[in-house]
Amino acid sequence: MTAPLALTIGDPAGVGPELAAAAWALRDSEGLPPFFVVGSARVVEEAARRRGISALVCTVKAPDEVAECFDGALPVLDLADLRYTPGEPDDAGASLALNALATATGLVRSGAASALVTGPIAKSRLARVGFDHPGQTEFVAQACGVTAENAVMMLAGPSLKVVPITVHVALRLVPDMLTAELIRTRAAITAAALTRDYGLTAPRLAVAGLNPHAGEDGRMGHEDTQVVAPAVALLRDAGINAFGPLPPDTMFHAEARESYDVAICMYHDQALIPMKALDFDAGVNVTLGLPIIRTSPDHGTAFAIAGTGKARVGPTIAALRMAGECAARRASA
Ligand SMILES: NC(=O)C1=CN([C@@H]2O[C@H](COP(=O)(O)OP(=O)(O)OC[C@H]3O[C@@H](n4cnc5c(N)ncnc54)[C@H](O)[C@@H]3O)[C@@H](O)[C@H]2O)C=CC1
Ligand SMILES: NCC(=O)COP(=O)(O)O
Repeated sequence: MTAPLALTIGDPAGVGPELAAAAWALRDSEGLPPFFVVGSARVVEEAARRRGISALVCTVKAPDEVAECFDGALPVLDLADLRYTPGEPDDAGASLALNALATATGLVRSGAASALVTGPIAKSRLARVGFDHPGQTEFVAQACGVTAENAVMMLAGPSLKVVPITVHVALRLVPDMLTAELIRTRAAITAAALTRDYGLTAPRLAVAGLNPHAGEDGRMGHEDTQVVAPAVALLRDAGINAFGPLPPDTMFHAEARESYDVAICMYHDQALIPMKALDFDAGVNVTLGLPIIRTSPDHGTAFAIAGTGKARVGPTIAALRMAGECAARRASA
């Protein structure tokens, strides 16, 4: 029997707990594989009740108990008996989020769970309790023995897949961080993962320029000719179907998107703005280049709407579904 997916609760004051319950309530109509929440049974129960979901919670001690109860109740690996106060993050909640992330990562690494789906955390809140990574991506990478450089963030929705080459760094640092080798490395990991986990035999990579009009022959910056173009050449030499640098403003319209499978972007917002504009309600953040599968909904903690019932469950469902599909593909390879 396939091992279940491990879904971390994220920050308990955010929308993670209620979306876990909402996804479970739609398990049959959405055809979701069995999953369990790593977090707090009390928080999940209260979040479900507040959202009007009659979800029963069953506490499990280990993933092999999940199959028994998933049909009738939402399985939770209970790490803490916390009070549930939506929209009011505190250090105890941040500690639970961190503990849940570490525990779930360990369970997936051991094979007890088939894939990791992380609920949203607030990076600044976790930093207060000792989290010293830019995000969950780098935490999971380190736990898997993969360097941060080789753990690649991809945001995937029905309309668009994007990879930001630089991620959680100040915009003013981006030009100095970009090297042909960094672009080549991350784009090559992307191409390999699209083949291994998504079944694309020869993925097409559209590589964005950094500057307006991809530099306009050096009149608007030299990074496009001196850094991005050499990276594309290296990728092509390696047999990868990459092309660019493309002017970033004209590569995301509907017809342009038909010409590629993934857009390789130079910085966080160049990638995430078009993706979230098109696919916010079904977007998945996935980490490529790991020995395990890790996905996450594309949104954050949304503290302002936690507990109000306004948070939409689409991205959580998409993240669970994608994790299940990628795990199944690896298992059958
Ligand atoms: N995967 C993760 O762990 C992520 C965590 N974050 C963290 O989340 C915190 C808040 O970040 P923001 O930039 O405010 O992003 P956010 O995604 O939490 O919220 C942005 C806007 O989208 C709305 N929204 C978010 N999720 C929604 C949903 N499921 N349904 C309906 N509306 C939704 C929010 O109400 C808000 O108006 C930050 O601390 C950030 O670090 C942000 C992105 C991803
Ligand atoms: N903007 C994406 C984001 O914040 C998620 O980062 P991570 O925690 O998945 O590394």
